[in-house]
Amino acid sequence: MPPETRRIWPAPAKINLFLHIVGRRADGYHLLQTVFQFVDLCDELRLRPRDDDQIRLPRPLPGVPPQQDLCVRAAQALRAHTGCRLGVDIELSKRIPMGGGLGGGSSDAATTLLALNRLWQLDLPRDELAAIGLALGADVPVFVGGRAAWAEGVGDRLTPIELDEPWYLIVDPGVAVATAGVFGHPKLTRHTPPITISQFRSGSTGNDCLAVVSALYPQIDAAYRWLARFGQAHLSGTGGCLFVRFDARQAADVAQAQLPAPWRGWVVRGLNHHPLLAD
Ligand SMILES: C[C@@](CO)(OP(=O)(O)O)[C@H](O)COP(=O)(O)OP(=O)(O)OC[C@H]1O[C@@H](n2ccc(N)nc2=O)[C@H](O)[C@@H]1O
Ligand SMILES: Nc1ncnc2c1ncn2[C@@H]1O[C@H](COP(=O)(O)OP(=O)(O)O)[C@@H](O)[C@H]1O
Repeated sequence: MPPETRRIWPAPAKINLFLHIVGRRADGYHLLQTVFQFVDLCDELRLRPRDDDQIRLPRPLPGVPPQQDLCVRAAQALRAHTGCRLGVDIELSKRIPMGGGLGGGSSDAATTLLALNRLWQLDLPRDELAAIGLALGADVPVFVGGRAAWAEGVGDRLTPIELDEPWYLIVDPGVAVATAGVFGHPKLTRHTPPITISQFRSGSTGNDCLAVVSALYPQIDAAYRWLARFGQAHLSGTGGCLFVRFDARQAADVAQAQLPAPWRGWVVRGLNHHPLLAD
């Protein structure tokens, strides 16, 4: 058996270092400005190609029927795009909290596309894989592209960016945020003036979803206040995960040790490159 079929394919989480809503498209989707950075909290995929046309996920995630799983949908989309007749057994070890604004589902989809492109010997360029991924979710292209990025549009217009790679404490208050409910909320800030990359670098940024999310979910508000003791706290995406940056790992570990139950926390490293970028 070739070694690639036994390999563990990582799917890292992302955080949004800031998120501004700068307008709305005619179809109701919101136009964003954001910066995506990867972190070393990863789901793990094992993918074994099959000679038949079956795409299988023998151990589905709780609450996610296999046909809705983003790995399965990514494999199906890739097969539909290329006409490939092979199948795959997918084993997914989930570490990234679901529905927390860390992009785990999108990352799983991106890793599936990148890995199957190799295992099925399709040889598609990354930008073609990113276009297939965009139909599955707005965050898939940044994971396929593999570089931390300044993003505009619905998060699909990407400009690679080099950032510090500090430590972060990510906190999951354990609340699944309904993204559609946040974007549909009448009190959402929708018209923040666009900024430039250099304005982002000088720090004049926040997350326009925070006020609505804090009002809708008191647990997220409480976790935000707790985290703000250690530095500037941020909401990732539409939440509910929050994070704060640390220059030294030890300080992040000290903060994590004080995390009140039942919140969960991870000390992670910011990454400008996806672990599969060099592949
Ligand atoms: C805003 C981000 C930033 O990373 O949030 P997180 O999902 O990471 O929290 C993402 O781009 C989220 O993109 P995506 O994951 O594709 O959004 P979905 O859950 O499919 O969106 C659910 C619903 O929210 C609304 N929606 C979503 C994205 C957007 N730019 N404008 C919107 O108005 C739409 O009504 C959509 O049907
Ligand atoms: N492989 C997957 N991992 C996580 N969620 C998935 C997956 N496939 C489908 N989903 C669905 O996508 C939703 C959002 O997932 P996720 O990417 O974890 O959150 P977010 O979009 O908030 O970053 C989940 O609540 C789940 O219903």
